[in-house]
Amino acid sequence: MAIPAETAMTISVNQVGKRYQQHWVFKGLDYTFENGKQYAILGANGSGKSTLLRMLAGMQSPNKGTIEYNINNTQLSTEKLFQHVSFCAPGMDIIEEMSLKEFLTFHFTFKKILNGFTVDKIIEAMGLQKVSHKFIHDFSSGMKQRVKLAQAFFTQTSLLLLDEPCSNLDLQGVQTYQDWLKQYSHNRLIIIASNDEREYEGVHDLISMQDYK
Ligand SMILES: Nc1ncnc2c1ncn2[C@@H]1O[C@H](COP(=O)(O)OP(=O)(O)OP(=O)(O)O)[C@@H](O)[C@H]1O
Repeated sequence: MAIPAETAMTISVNQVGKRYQQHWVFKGLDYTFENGKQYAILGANGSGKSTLLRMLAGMQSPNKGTIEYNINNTQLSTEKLFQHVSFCAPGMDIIEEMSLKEFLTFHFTFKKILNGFTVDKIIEAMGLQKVSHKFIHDFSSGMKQRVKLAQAFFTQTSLLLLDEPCSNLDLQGVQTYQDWLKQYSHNRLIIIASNDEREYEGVHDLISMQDYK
């Protein structure tokens, strides 16, 4: 159930800065994210955690500096990054006009399912077997969050980017998230943007956005 070692991802962030209009959100960020490790990006509201995560996902560009992706020591272009990244964030939409089973089946027609899993096994891991044929738009916000997390964790990608992963989750949902973080992190680079300790318990390195003002 692990990510193959040959897809090991490393990210080098070199003197990166981001501004909106004239306001620099952060600057001078130098960091190397290594395969197989977990990182948490911490900071006050508005400090730029989500912005940094979107940049690492290739969804936004830095105004200063560069971000380089390496797979197995070969540089990866941002165009090819998509197939290696799973991204889960509060503002991210999922297709709600599908049942849970239809949605996951559709998703895995264009992204590879994690080794050892099937759509039914994922639904079981989420604890949502009873609602697998219900439309996602009828799910509670916590159930939708489980769907987003499952979509990220159970896709065979080397880079997992999680923004506020426990949003809307109840205690059992938080426990499930923490279990997945332990179980499905092997050979993966995981970066979590968070203000909630439960989301980053036991991660290797903490990055404070306050250091890059
Ligand atoms: N598209 C945008 N246009 C202009 N300003 C933006 C845009 N997106 C974010 N910002 C600003 O950039 C700053 C950082 O926002 P960001 O959402 O990255 O912070 P955050 O640390 O994730 O905050 P929170 O903890 O509240 O989620 C904020 O001041 C925000 O208003």
